[in-house]
Amino acid sequence: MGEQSPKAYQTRRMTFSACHRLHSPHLSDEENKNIFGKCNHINGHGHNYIVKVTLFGEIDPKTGMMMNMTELKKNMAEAIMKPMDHKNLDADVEYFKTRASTTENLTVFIWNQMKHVMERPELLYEVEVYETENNIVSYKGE
Ligand SMILES: Nc1nc2c(c(=O)[nH]1)N=C([C@H](O)[C@H](O)COP(=O)(O)OP(=O)(O)OP(=O)(O)O)CN2
Ligand SMILES: [Zn+2]
Repeated sequence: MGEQSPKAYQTRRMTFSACHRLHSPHLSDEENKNIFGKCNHINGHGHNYIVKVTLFGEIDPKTGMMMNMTELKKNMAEAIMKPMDHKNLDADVEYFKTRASTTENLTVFIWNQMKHVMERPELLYEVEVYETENNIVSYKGE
């Protein structure tokens, strides 16, 4: 039986800018105000989001790669930059018309987008989103 290739984690980081307002269509205006406070302000506010996408899998013994980083960059541009960079998340992204644009929901949205564009979606291990340098959410598809 042949030897199993070593497994590794591979991460690519990118940033995008977007504006949003925390507001849930499932809550009344008063509930939204009480729960989200300043982040519910009608004028919204912006973030320079940092996203880290991590893959986990075998290193191909012939290429020395799990996945070409250049390909991963293209996938992330398609899945993340295209729908969200310099956009109003609540108005421009269909997904956030029915749910609040929290970092939690953003992480799940990015996970789903990546699964859709990747040639080998089984490699996707984790998506991390930094809304600010202090507010970070990660998701592993659970
Ligand atoms: N569970 C969550 N809580 C909050 C979220 C979220 O996505 N998930 N988001 C926000 C706001 O969008 C807000 O922009 C962040 O607010 P805040 O923590 O007050 O951050 P600051 O702008 O003060 O910047 P820091 O550098 O993080 O202090 C609120 N809550
Ligand atoms: Zn915010």
